Amino acid sequence: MANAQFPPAPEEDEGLRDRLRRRRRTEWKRKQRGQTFLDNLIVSIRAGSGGDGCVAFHREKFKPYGPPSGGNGGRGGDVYIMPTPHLTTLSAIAKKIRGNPGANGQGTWQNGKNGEPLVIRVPLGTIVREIPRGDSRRSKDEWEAEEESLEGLNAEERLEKMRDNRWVHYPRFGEANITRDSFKESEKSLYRHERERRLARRQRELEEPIYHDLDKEMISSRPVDAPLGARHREPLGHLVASGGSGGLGNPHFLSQLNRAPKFATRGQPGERITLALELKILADVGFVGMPNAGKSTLLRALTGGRAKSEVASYAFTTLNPVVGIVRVAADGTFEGGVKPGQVHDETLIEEQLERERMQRGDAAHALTRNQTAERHASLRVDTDRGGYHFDMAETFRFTIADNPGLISDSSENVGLGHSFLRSMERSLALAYIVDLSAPAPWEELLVLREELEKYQPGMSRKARIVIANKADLLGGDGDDAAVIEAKEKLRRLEEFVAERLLSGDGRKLDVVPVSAKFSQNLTRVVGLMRTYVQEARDQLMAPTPKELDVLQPGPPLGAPQ
Ligand SMILES: Nc1nc2c(ncn2[C@@H]2O[C@H](COP(=O)(O)OP(=O)(O)OP(=O)(O)O)[C@@H](O)[C@H]2O)c(=O)[nH]1
Ligand SMILES: [Mg+2]
Repeated sequence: MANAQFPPAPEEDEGLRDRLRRRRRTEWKRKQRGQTFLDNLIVSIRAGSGGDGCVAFHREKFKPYGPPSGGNGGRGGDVYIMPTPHLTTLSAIAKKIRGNPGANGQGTWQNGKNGEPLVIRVPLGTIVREIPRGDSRRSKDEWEAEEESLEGLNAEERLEKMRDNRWVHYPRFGEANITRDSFKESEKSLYRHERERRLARRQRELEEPIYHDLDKEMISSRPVDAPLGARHREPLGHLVASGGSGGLGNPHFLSQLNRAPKFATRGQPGERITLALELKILADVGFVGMPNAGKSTLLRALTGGRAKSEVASYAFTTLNPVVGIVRVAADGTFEGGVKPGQVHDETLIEEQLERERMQRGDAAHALTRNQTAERHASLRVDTDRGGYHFDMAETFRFTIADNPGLISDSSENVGLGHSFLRSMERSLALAYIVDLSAPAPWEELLVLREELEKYQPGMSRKARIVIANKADLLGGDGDDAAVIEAKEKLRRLEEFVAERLLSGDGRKLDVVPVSAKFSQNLTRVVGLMRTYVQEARDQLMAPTPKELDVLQPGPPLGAPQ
């Protein structure tokens, strides 16, 4: 029997397979040397094309020759780009984006509907650049695309195809139209307009290429006392590609010479733009540490398990930066930090426990979301939403970023490379995470600082705190010798930090022993981080000396100089 040789995989095998799969992924990522961090993306965008104009004539009883009545086409939808704090990676953004087309015009003067605008949502901290002409990553613009489709045709065929792309004819009048002078005139003027548009576009590309540093959320600026029913639009973001104009219906071509124009124009194609997106994550505090120091565990502990970052006992578990939000109450407690007995273990172990819990049927009698909603129907608030109970308590929030492990030479792109360091350039503060159970945790610190400096001189000055993790592993079972040894180790670490590491303003770095896994001493960490973030934010808000000059009253008019 074939099956006897390969028995069906039991639970353990499944775990093993999972582990292997994850390891393979890590290895693959390491081989890429960090080139596959999703912090850069090229997107080619086509705004919606305009709808075609219509050729029609009005028909009515006793009116054999009604006037031309074709409606205009609708405008193609514009494409906007808008930062949102709800995204933290570029992974959800499509590489090709098409705007909504405008609808075609119809008879009896019915104009086509305009295409709805399309909003590309990108994470806060994204930098948007237009890729210039001549760059190989740029995709073709609308004229180059047409040029390409005409390749290999002779002059006559080209002309015919170009006409096809631009004109709509009344059935069976195509041939007759193009010989008419009035058509030729219109065609000439259409090409002239097109050349002007093309020129203006090139000029715009050269003089003001699209560039946006999307580091602020765009909030609707509706005044709170606006009258009811006042017209109001939510912000769409920054316009990056405008939709094509709609085609003109045949009434537009009515003239003394041509009383019954039998042609209309097609809609123009939407703008085609290629943008390079670069993500510089905007986290207030960035974690820096060797692989396996417990950065991901700490992120989960500080966010009450809400930020999902993978945790495992091998190096380079984390492959991309992950951002989490820390919510702090007035008394210094933080969301998720209050649950007693919660352990943040390795992801696989947690998944296994969860699976067992489900199989045991522990959640079988729990109310479903709909049932609980019914219970709270009078309140009509989603009280089951994660974090709801903390909404009232929250007085401050900041974001933290878990990063892949840093190893020596990583700024030369060994290991996972330095790509993610770029995402930390804009953090307000950095936190070193070291493994206190390692024989000499202080040595790690020098390597980490070195790496930061190698990547960008001065970057290590943002470091404000050393978090000595895995403190639970020290002190043995509480016997005196081990406890004394642990205290001695911590003291050495503190001494080392005091002597060798200083932050940007010459202050000592704080040293805090914690256990991320068992959520110990984290309130202290949160409190300290909060002060760093607050200070840095205040500094950002403070007026610059130049602004202060403006604020100061000048000498009174007519006073001697
Ligand atoms: N005993 C103990 N173990 C911990 C603690 N924090 C983390 N660990 C364990 O340390 C191992 C590594 O944790 P991670 O959070 O994945 O470490 P990391 O720094 O994110 O590692 P990379 O993503 O590879 O850089 C896991 O097995 C954790 O369970 C702690 O406070 N105490
Ligand atoms: Mg990690």
